[in-house]
Amino acid sequence: TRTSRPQRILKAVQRKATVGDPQSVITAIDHFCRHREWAMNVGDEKGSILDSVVNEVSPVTVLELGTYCGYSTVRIARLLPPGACVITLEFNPDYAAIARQVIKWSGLEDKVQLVEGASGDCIPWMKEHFGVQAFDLVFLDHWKERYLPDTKLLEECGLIQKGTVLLADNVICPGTPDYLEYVRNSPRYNSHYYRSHLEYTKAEDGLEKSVFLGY
Ligand SMILES: CCCNc1ncnc2c1ncn2[C@@H]1O[C@H](/C=C/CNC(=O)c2cc(-c3ccc(F)cc3)cc(O)c2O)[C@H](C)[C@H]1O
Ligand SMILES: [Mg+2]
Repeated sequence: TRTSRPQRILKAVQRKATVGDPQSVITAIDHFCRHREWAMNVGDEKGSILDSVVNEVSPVTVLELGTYCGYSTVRIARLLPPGACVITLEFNPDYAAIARQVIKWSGLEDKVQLVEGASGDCIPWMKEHFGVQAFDLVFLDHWKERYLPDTKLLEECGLIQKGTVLLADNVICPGTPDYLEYVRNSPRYNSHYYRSHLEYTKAEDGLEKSVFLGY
């Protein structure tokens, strides 16, 4: 096909959503992915759980691993108060370009810092480059086999401190078994599974919320 799926998602936003209205951007993407083409956005059902965790944590600094089209970036950023921001990492330049336009359309660029690069390369620079002390909330939604190594890297870099909340998508489908085993068995995390469904389907999936208890 001539265009990519993310390009068709952006088109749907530009056709259906109102500039500066994040909820209309979310609704446009969900409608397109439910009725036209499935895509791996966190979606509306798991997205509501994401919203409730963001509201509960009321984070000042959020890290998102895996921007894709920016759907969850917009969901998170729309709930942040002035002065708070989400740093989102995306290493595919084509997806990053689409996400920038989706985020711009929603009018939330002041609350978002999209960093084009791989998590393994960017995380070690977070303190020095972005002045981050520690993250209040981390949303993991990138390659599933990278959840655990990147969590360990965040710990080593001192970016996870007492009270930091990790929220992981897809812990059932496609699944992140090694990550789940780690956060559920580690004495340093308090974990809870939010049962839900794979975006836009009836298949089971869920989010795992893990609170770091400190060393
Ligand atoms: C160096 C790499 C690590 N560092 C990285 N650093 C920066 N960016 C990274 C890194 N690794 C990946 N990314 C980016 O994040 C995105 C990747 C997202 C991946 N998401 C899934 O695979 C998934 C699958 C299904 C699914 C379920 C059922 C099905 F039947 C089919 C599919 C559902 C879901 O909700 C899913 O989130 C993006 C595409 C990719 O460029
Ligand atoms: Mg996902």
